[in-house]
Amino acid sequence: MIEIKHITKRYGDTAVVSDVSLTVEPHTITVVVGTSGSGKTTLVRMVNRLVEPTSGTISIDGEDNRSVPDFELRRRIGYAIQGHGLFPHRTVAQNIATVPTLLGWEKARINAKVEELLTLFQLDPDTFGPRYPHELSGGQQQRVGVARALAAEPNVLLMDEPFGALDPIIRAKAQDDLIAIQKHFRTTIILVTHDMEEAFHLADKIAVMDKGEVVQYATPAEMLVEPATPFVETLIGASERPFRLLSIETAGDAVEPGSAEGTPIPATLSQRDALSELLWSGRSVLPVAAPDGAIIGKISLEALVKRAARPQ
Ligand SMILES: Nc1ncnc2c1ncn2[C@@H]1O[C@H](COP(=O)(O)OP(=O)(O)OP(=O)(O)O)[C@@H](O)[C@H]1O
Repeated sequence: MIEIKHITKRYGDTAVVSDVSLTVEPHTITVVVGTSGSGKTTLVRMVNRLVEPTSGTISIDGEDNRSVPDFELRRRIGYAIQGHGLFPHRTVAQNIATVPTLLGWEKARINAKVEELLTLFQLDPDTFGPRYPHELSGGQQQRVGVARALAAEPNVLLMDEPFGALDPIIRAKAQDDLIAIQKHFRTTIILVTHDMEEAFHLADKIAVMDKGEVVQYATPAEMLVEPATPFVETLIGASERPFRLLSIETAGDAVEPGSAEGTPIPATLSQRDALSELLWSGRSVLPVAAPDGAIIGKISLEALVKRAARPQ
């Protein structure tokens, strides 16, 4: 659990983060959104003390984050940023091994961890481990950046626009990888993004920042039903509300018993994307497939239309 209490950061007379308090529950994804310059990066960097707060406290699992030296804190907390920040003269395997090596892990344990993470991110360890970052595509580099952040098995992972530079298809894939990885390691994640679609897809809770303040901290569904301020409403986009609601859950959550004709929809697809597939296929119902390919039921246009309506 991360408890942020009355945290403020001033540069001169300007408070760029102003009296922010919020609690991030363990094993959840909290997404921080807001306009450019609203203080998102500054807030997240105060968690791993890349920025020192002017006042207030942050504790992680009950421990004040100033009670350990900052370098040690940063070895414990994963940090992934836009543009990955990989070391260019180290191989992919060496990059991922950075923090475990600093922590003095045994070689066999490090190698096993590198292999596990590369496999998890669908990068063949024998092919990609010995390569240098410039020998990878942007999307692959990004995955290695996240793998490196996870290498020392941190309880907490901070991500600042991690997928900002990726094209939409790779970005969607990276988001799904992140959800799978979060479930696997049960990491507590705070992620900064500009992209509301990404926020609704990933978040257990969303924190909206405006001019240094958190103006709403709520679940995506709560935020859709009751935006706290006109700013939040604008950020969500009124015409997007039904679609945002559908992006929160997966096709698997809307599966009904029975069979249907047509190309199966993966159960992990968001309901928004499932709706799009249904519309595009011209069908009112399609089969739904589990990750192993087995058909687990069907999904209908009618059910999705009901789910897209304003919650009562
Ligand atoms: N070291 C610094 N000295 C002075 N001002 C700073 C410093 N770092 C950040 N700021 C200011 O603090 C404000 C918040 O910056 P921050 O990077 O946290 O915003 P952000 O919401 O992450 O923005 P973006 O979405 O554009 O990345 C900005 O106005 C920025 O100019």
